[in-house]
Amino acid sequence: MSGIALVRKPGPRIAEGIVTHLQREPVDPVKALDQHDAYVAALEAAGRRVVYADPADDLPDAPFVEDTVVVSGRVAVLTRPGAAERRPEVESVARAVRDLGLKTVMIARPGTLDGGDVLQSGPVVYAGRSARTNDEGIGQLTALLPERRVVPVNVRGVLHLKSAVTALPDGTLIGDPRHVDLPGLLVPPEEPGAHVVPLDGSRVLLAASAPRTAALLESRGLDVTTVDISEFEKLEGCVTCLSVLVDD
Ligand SMILES: CN(C)C(=N)NCCC[C@H](N)C(=O)O
Repeated sequence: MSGIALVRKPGPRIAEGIVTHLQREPVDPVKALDQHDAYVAALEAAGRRVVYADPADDLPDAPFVEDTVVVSGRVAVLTRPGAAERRPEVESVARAVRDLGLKTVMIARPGTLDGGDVLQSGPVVYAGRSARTNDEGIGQLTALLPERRVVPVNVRGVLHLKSAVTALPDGTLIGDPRHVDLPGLLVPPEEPGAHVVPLDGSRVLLAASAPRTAALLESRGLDVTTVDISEFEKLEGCVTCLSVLVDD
């Protein structure tokens, strides 16, 4: 599959990233950089052209680019992250997506929306109501994407909707019913197994911390690539958070 993956390298202050539901643990910035390189290599191996947003070394959570923009076709919805300290990340991502030729629109005050709360699956866009994303943000997203069906989903006990549920290439939702009310979830055998990046119709990217889920998905005929993202997981990140996929 062709297409682009927008990413941003972690900076030296990554260890200062926000932690909400986990106990803070030391994060090694050098290891994070190596893990990020391996993550990028996996995307490239899957045929993606990788584009880097400008470094934002003063903003510890900046490698979690997913939260700053939602791409639907050729439209990029620039978000207004729920955590005020993450809002300065958006400007450089806006430049990057404009350079890719996407049309930009934006979530405006008093709306808040994190891309990690937006799960796209076919015609449906699930939008998580979370501590980061409010009803006003979801309402604005609905108005900005008139051709999509935006479905609000309550999120409990985790940071983002995509902390709890993602979609396999065939549209099956994989996730933890304790955190979201969505029917027909495939429940992964371990928590990080809920985070899947679909690379194409038969390949997915998964964290190395979910080996039993990798086996489950392989038994369903999927080709699974795993990457160790332990340093990002300590900051409540997952495989989806580190890139924004743009199809051309
Ligand atoms: C799906 N997920 C979890 C994301 N898209 N983003 C994770 C952001 C983590 C960051 N420390 C924060 O607290 O903002």
